[in-house]
Amino acid sequence: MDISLQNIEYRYQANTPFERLAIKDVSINIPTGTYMALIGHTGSGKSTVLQHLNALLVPTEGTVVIGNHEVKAKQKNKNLKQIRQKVGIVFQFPEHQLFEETVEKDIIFGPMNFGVSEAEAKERARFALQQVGLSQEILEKSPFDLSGGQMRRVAIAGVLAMEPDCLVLDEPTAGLDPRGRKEIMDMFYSLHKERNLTTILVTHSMEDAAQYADQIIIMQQGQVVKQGTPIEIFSSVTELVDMGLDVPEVVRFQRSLEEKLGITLGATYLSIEELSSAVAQLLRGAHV
Ligand SMILES: Nc1ncnc2c1ncn2[C@@H]1O[C@H](COP(=O)(O)OP(=O)(O)OP(=O)(O)O)[C@@H](O)[C@H]1O
Repeated sequence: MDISLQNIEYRYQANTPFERLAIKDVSINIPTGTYMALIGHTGSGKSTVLQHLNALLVPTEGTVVIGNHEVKAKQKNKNLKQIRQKVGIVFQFPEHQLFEETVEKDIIFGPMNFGVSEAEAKERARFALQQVGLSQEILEKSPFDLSGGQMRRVAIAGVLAMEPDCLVLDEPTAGLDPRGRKEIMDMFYSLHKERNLTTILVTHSMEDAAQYADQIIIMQQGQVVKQGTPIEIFSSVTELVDMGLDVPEVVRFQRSLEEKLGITLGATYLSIEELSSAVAQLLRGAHV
């Protein structure tokens, strides 16, 4: 399911004294199967863009196309429910939204609310639990008796049980330790690969953007200022630093090494393995 944002603008509390222009003239194309990372400073408009991807916000100017559905500014838009079913959002700290007595009830709540039968919703709950790496044994447990990491996975299972075509992730690893972060990010990456699931990740982690995304968009003051592959984006270190953004550790290490050795490696490497191979090759060459 392709998604495109066409020249959208969004004003919070429009036509009131508190009106605030949050994003302007934003155009983004997200073809089916893309893994896109949205990065940018706090307040640059990432969350506002994200909420247009499943019509939680309707633009005050422009058009959002989500599969066969169009959401246009200043019009009565129908079918918003269908859109919300197709695009699942995992918000920050999704476990805060758990509320049912049992894990099963929590996971089936969304699908049943959208008209799926109880029997099918229960089937979906079992499959979704498996996808997030949890055992079926917890179905009858209270979500509040689980560990923080398990609670987060249950909340994610609730989104997956809606069988979305597109998954939008808003800082999905916030508050987790490094191991928990990697496990969750690897899990989303497997879902993306196995099911060709379009994935949009809003993150402050340049490491995650570099490692998982195939396209990165940089937002600044409510506008898209740059789009490219991770290599294209992270090759312009000075530009990123000028925007107040970080670069992955491995890129920082490469630049520092090049500076100290007075060399240029000719390409940007986003993994330690690739960088060490390039340096090893260079050193071997120097010894011939
Ligand atoms: N509910 C709201 N009412 C009024 N203004 C808002 C509201 N939500 C966001 N804004 C403003 O819109 C602009 C964009 O905010 P947004 O939350 O989209 O940025 P962000 O890049 O997601 O930030 P963060 O990284 O902190 O989540 C900011 O100036 C913000 O103050």
